[in-house]
Amino acid sequence: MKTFDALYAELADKARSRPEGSGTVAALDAGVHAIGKKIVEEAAEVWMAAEHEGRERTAEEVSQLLYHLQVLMVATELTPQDVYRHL
Ligand SMILES: N=c1c2ncn([C@@H]3O[C@H](COP(=O)(O)OP(=O)(O)OP(=O)(O)O)[C@@H](O)[C@H]3O)c2ncn1[C@@H]1O[C@H](COP(=O)(O)O)[C@@H](O)[C@H]1O
Repeated sequence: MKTFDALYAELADKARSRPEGSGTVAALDAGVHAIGKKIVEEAAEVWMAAEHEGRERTAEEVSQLLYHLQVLMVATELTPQDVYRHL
């Protein structure tokens, strides 16, 4: 099972090595504006799942939101530690 930190390390590595076919590399190339729009879309899907679709779908949508938040973190050079110190 993957943790938040492990996913971040994987995405940061993809940003450095830029493997072919990586959705993360494509998202980073699309830029912060596009990543931000995806975050808003995923947040709405989390909300809808929580109200109407049950725990499992909600967990899936939350995981996707976390992924897109991490892509934004990589794009803006924020590490998990930068975020954790505000928690
Ligand atoms: N955890 C995720 C993850 N969660 C969500 N997503 C992306 O977010 C999309 C989900 O959005 P939607 O459900 O709205 O689906 P969609 O509207 O059909 O998606 P799009 O058309 O917008 O791409 C998926 O299609 C993926 O593109 C993810 N993409 C990658 N990961 C993980 O990130 C790592 C690196 O992935 P790559 O960069 O692709 O190698 C791997 O461990 C992956 O498992």
